[in-house]
Amino acid sequence: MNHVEPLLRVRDAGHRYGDRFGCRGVDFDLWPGEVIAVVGESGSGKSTLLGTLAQRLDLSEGSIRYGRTDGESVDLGHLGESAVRRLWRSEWGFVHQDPADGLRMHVSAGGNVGEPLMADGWRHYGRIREVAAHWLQRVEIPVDRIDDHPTTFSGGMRQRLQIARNLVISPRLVFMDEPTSGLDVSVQARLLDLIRGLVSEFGLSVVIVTHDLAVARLISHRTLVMKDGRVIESGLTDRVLDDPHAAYTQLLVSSILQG
Ligand SMILES: Nc1ncnc2c1ncn2[C@@H]1O[C@H](COP(=O)(O)OP(=O)(O)OP(=O)(O)O)[C@@H](O)[C@H]1O
Repeated sequence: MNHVEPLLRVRDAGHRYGDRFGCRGVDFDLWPGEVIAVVGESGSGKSTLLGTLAQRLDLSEGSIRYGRTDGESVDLGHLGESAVRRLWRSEWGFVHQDPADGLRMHVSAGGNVGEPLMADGWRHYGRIREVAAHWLQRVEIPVDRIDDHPTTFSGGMRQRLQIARNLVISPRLVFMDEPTSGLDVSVQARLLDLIRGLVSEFGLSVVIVTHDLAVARLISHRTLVMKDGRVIESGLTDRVLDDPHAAYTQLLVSSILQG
């Protein structure tokens, strides 16, 4: 019998800024193909948690284990830099809120998508360009824009390009930090649809930070609600949003804390 292991096993995880914790005591498992949303008002610790999971911030306490493709479970708190870089090259993606943080703005769209392949050892230029063109199509960017720089793209196109740059290496785990905020509502809806389709097609595991409960509702299976750096409620997204147990989640759902 196949024994399925979680992709991430997070136990009592915390990150400290100086003498204050940005997030603390976080426990959850992320299973293959699962999308977890992290919600909460501004300052509740969402970005700190995401940064800690993604190894951008030190783990000050607790443990985070990751089940690699090769079947080995590694302790992210003690993984060397080169092993982490390897994960970014072949297993992980990170979609930033601001596409400029995840793209090279003065490299062509095709170059932006091809670069991660080259970093992963691809050498055949024609093949790389072909795959890049394929990915532009997948994210609904006209292929005749392949040689244009993202500086000439709209906000929505830039975000879709950032997604292509992340997905081209077929990651298993993608971190997303408010990927749809800052865009017009209609652009947001289209982008969310696209993300949702790609996530389910590729069976991606995702941790997505959002302050927008509609985003959590639309794409996540489970939701973690954060307040003051702690997860104060978690469960299936529909349950958390339709029948919130914590008083804070009830306020959040009734929009009083949003905006
Ligand atoms: N670089 C930093 N140095 C010190 N404290 C920080 C730093 N970044 C965040 N914090 C603090 O950690 C706590 C959690 O912040 P965090 O940015 O993770 O919240 P958030 O929920 O992501 O908020 P937002 O939605 O506004 O991004 C807050 O009290 C914040 O002031």
